[in-house]
Amino acid sequence: MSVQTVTFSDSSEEWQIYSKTEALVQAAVAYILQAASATIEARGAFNLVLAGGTTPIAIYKQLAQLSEAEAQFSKWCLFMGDERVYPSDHPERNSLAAEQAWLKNGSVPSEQIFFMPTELGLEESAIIYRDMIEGVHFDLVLLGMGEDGHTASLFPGHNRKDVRGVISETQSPKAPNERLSLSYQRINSAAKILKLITGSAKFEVTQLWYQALQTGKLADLPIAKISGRQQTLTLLDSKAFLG
Ligand SMILES: O=C(O)[C@H](O)[C@@H](O)[C@H](O)[C@H](O)COP(=O)(O)O
Repeated sequence: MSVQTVTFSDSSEEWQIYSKTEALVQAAVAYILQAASATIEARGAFNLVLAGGTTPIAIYKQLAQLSEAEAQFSKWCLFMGDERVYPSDHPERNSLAAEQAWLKNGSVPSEQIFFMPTELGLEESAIIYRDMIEGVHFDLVLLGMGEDGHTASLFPGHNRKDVRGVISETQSPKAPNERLSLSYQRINSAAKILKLITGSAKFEVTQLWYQALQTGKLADLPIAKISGRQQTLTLLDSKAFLG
């Protein structure tokens, strides 16, 4: 497996660039399992925040192959970083993708899965989810990135950095208009962040972000404004990094 590690002098971010997307997926699964095992060892449970997008689906499919002995899924609690306001069986729901790729196998007990109930509408689901995650410590947050540098449903130019819990987005530039998202503050309160960036469509924005990091600046992109308390790791495939 060919992997290149990049660190930056003025940032605690670490980037790992994989020549093949499949290798990135394997590395992400290994990282998640390692975080789960260390956290379960330390405090008996593991709180993981899932993401939408295609890269996480490949990861969920790998997790679905693992046994309780390998992963201790009975100690995992799952949350969602953002959700689109659609009925629960809509094909564009992040929760449906996670269920189909992984959770329908029942490895994580259903009472330990805390997804955003956006089928109830934006306002009500925001109230419910804010309460649901109140006081919850996130051990690891998975995040993808859109071609405009958005992550979760935090979009460029929608400055909501003062919000503590969840953000109700009503003017998403990407369908649907209405989305619910963990806020910057809530994501940044997590111990660890794993950013997953794949595909050549991400090249331009990745370059902007990379050049800013290299010159000690913070790019004006949502993905660049996210960092975990303990660790922020970004996995990229060579298509995203090199075009
Ligand atoms: O709701 C969204 O806008 C997407 O879920 C988005 O946040 C996603 O994470 C990125 O577009 C990366 O997607 P890929 O993993 O498919 O590159």
